[in-house]
Amino acid sequence: MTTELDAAQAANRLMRLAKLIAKHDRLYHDRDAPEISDADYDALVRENRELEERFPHLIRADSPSQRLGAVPTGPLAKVTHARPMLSIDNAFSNEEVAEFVARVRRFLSLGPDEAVAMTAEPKIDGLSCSLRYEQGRLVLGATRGDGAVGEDVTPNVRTIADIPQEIAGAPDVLEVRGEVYMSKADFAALNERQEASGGKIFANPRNAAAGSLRQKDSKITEARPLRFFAHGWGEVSDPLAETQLLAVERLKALGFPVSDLFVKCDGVEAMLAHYRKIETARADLPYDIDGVVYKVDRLDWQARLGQVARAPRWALAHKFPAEKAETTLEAIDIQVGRTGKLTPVGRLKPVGVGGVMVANVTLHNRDEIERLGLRVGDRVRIQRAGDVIPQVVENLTRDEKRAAYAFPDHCPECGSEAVSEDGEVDVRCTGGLICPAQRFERLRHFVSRGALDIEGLGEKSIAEFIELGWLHSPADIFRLRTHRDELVGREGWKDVSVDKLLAAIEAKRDPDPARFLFGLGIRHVGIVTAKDLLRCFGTIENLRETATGESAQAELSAVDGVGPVVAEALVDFFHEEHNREALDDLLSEVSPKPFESSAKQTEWTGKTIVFTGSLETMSRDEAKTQAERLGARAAGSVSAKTDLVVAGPGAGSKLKKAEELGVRVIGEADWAKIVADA
Ligand SMILES: NC(=O)c1ccc[n+]([C@@H]2O[C@H](COP(=O)([O-])OP(=O)(O)OC[C@H]3O[C@@H](n4cnc5c(N)ncnc54)[C@H](O)[C@@H]3O)[C@@H](O)[C@H]2O)c1
Ligand SMILES: [Zn+2]
Repeated sequence: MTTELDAAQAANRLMRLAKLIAKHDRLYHDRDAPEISDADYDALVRENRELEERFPHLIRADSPSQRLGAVPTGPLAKVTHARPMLSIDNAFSNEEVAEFVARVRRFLSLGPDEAVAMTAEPKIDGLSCSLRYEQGRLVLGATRGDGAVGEDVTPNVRTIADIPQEIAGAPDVLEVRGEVYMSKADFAALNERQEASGGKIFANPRNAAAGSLRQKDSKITEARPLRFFAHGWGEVSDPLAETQLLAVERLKALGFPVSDLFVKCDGVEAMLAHYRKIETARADLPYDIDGVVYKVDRLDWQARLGQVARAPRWALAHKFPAEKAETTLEAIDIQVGRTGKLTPVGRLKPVGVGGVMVANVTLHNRDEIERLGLRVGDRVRIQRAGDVIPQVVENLTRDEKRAAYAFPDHCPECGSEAVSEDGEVDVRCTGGLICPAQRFERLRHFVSRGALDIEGLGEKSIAEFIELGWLHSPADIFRLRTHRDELVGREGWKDVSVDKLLAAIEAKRDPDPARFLFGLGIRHVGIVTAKDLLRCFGTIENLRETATGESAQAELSAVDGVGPVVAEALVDFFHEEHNREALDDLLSEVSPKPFESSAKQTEWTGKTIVFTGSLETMSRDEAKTQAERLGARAAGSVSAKTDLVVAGPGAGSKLKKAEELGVRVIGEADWAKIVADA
């Protein structure tokens, strides 16, 4: 794809690639939340490399070939590595492996009779970690970060059983480098537990290992089944050995786990044979691997070879190809995520891909189904590339005559309407207050610091109460007291702690209205927007009335600080009957205080006023602003909750309705007097 590019186009593309790859590096390494598959990522890196080979003068300082990983931005303390932690260059074919060996030989100017011994071992898919020992004691554990600066995870690595706290007979300073990883079985069990407790679901074992190690709270790390294996070293005060093989044996003798598939090879043939052996064993290994690492065995040669930019010249990662297979798409199911996102999952006629039976694929979103033209019954080509969840890469049928798949417009979990925001691909359930899929997240948010702030009602208790069937929607929190005696009998609960929790809940029966509104978890309604809304509407009831009224979208968008996106989210939320019922239920338990705006209090504060007919001395907008300044709210329609109607000439049905309901009606002049007197 690069052949037709001229230098200007290549420069352009290289700039784009640098930005794009940096973005995915951040998502993957720093945020532990990759958005594309490893195969797609590797393709970008490869394109970058090929372009740079053709246009070496265009290599950018910020090119992905010159840097690695991502600068850590999380809450963990930063550590500068005594020796940089490097990446490894990739190869995908046997030819590239042969070329690597030839390159090493050329660099070292070896004669035809001199052999280059190489080691070969699996490349475990985890995250690299550096362990520093001084006088035999573990003093520092660090992640790789951007290679120069990583994160201090010392308390966390101390919780990993594979990692010795003390070692005997080691050099005074020894930095052991290796991989922190999670076994396939532990990963599956962890995700099951996370699912049950409503916690984060991890995409793959690497992701789970990274997310578990990079925790501010080492108790979380301790609860996660992490493993470690050593494959190298950083700073050492005395050389460990003369060869890679002996150095690794020394690490093993010091008490570090090393790979039992580690061998020494005497040439390309032996390396490739070991690669094939590991590839065959791959599916049965208890952990994920994504390739085989070759290293020059002689350490004096490693030193001579040195490094280029981001990787040593003496090592190569021979990656496994992405595995593909063909099968039939038997059904498309919809899963609802914790924040209400509907994700389509393809159910397949089970098929073996690289030794693993695959029955499910993620289809990402509605657009992806359309892009692939997927219909139930289609033949599809799927790919598995280091990811546990495979993807559809091609639709082999593309039968336009059969009915297209209709993406649901209701949530399969709770039956609420499912909508997508303007211009967004994701479709979401709007039944936030009752949807079982969103229950944990909603309740957690409702009681969180910025919302109702109920002390002692943490994630663990919420998960426990959901499990017990005590919590369905926020109103149930205020009915927990009916379970007091049962709760006291449960493990981990003493009367004191139960009564303390119940008292904390009782104390929130008349919450601040903005915190309450924010706590409902309406999309895009943060605490500031909640205040803006209440400043205008005074009470949740008034807001709800407007949001369900005829001109809701227009009236809501007109509020200061509220735009069309927030307005749409409010309409969606209040439009959903399930939410309205849950809210009524909640309001039967709690009564939010009236909103106290910083504007002055008048007898009109919190009242609802309707303007109708034509006004002569002021515009309708001006009248509304005046009402808001008095702390009142201008509504578009008359109801029993209307406190005042200001009617000008030509007033019609609204005036009539006001009279029927007995609402006070005044003329424009009287209104002007009220404004002036206030
Ligand atoms: N999906 C995405 O968005 C995304 C983004 C960035 C990176 N990635 C993936 O991450 C990888 C690139 O990251 P990278 O630069 O860290 O390279 P890498 O992780 O592929 O290779 C280098 C690392 O391999 C590890 N390793 C495992 N076993 C080893 C062994 N036996 N000997 C030596 N080292 C061993 C080391 O920790 C080393 O840091 C690619 O596989 C890429 O697909 C994916
Ligand atoms: Zn739902």
